[in-house]
Amino acid sequence: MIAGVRVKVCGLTSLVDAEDADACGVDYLGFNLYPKSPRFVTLAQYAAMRARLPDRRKVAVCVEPSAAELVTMTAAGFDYFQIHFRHDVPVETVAAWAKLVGPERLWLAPKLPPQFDVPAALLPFAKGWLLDTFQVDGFGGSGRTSDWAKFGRHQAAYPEKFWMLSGGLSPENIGAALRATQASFVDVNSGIESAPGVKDLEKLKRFAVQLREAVQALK
Ligand SMILES: O=C(O)c1ccccc1NCC(=O)[C@H](O)[C@H](O)COP(=O)(O)O
Repeated sequence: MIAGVRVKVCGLTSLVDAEDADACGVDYLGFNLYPKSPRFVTLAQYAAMRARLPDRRKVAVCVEPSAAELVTMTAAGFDYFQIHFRHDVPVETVAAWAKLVGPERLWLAPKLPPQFDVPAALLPFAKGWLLDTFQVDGFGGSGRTSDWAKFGRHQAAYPEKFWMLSGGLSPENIGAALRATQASFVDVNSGIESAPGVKDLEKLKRFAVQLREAVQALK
């Protein structure tokens, strides 16, 4: 944790970036298994790194996986499974993901158009919920901030879940984001990169400093 806030760095593609994240106190290391992402790593690439990765929780990030794909991911040694999906996928599909990995290890990231909230019927299927920026043509890594008011509403309404604030977070806005949402779990990605999939240690350090200062000021 950094100043009591859980942090996930997403889109890691190298050991050195994972080690930097670890050294900064990041809790969760996210690896993107979605082939269309510029941060895509194959399961073979992940397997080659696995034994030398820091002792932090590993998160498989994917988009609407088939049952077979999810089973393959579970065999690769991830702790959590972050699934991005269109908000109107059939409930049976979400139930099948939950059955395969278990609600405790499932983080759902619904792609919510502005006027939609997380469907209440889906809540029992996952302990973790990642609210990211809505994009018509994509699922994540937009670099644009999300709807912080919507995040705050969900976090207040369902405190028994983990709510992860995601979308466009950076050293420049993490303070404002924490003041606006009181998030206790944040996800950072392109805001600490020098290029897609390449993390920038100086940006990550500044992110941690700004996060610490914001938490201190909120006390
Ligand atoms: O990062 C991607 O390229 C991506 C692509 C497709 C699905 C998910 C993806 N990332 C998942 C994450 O958890 C990101 O951290 C999240 O979308 C926020 O990204 P950013 O706006 O760059 O901070």
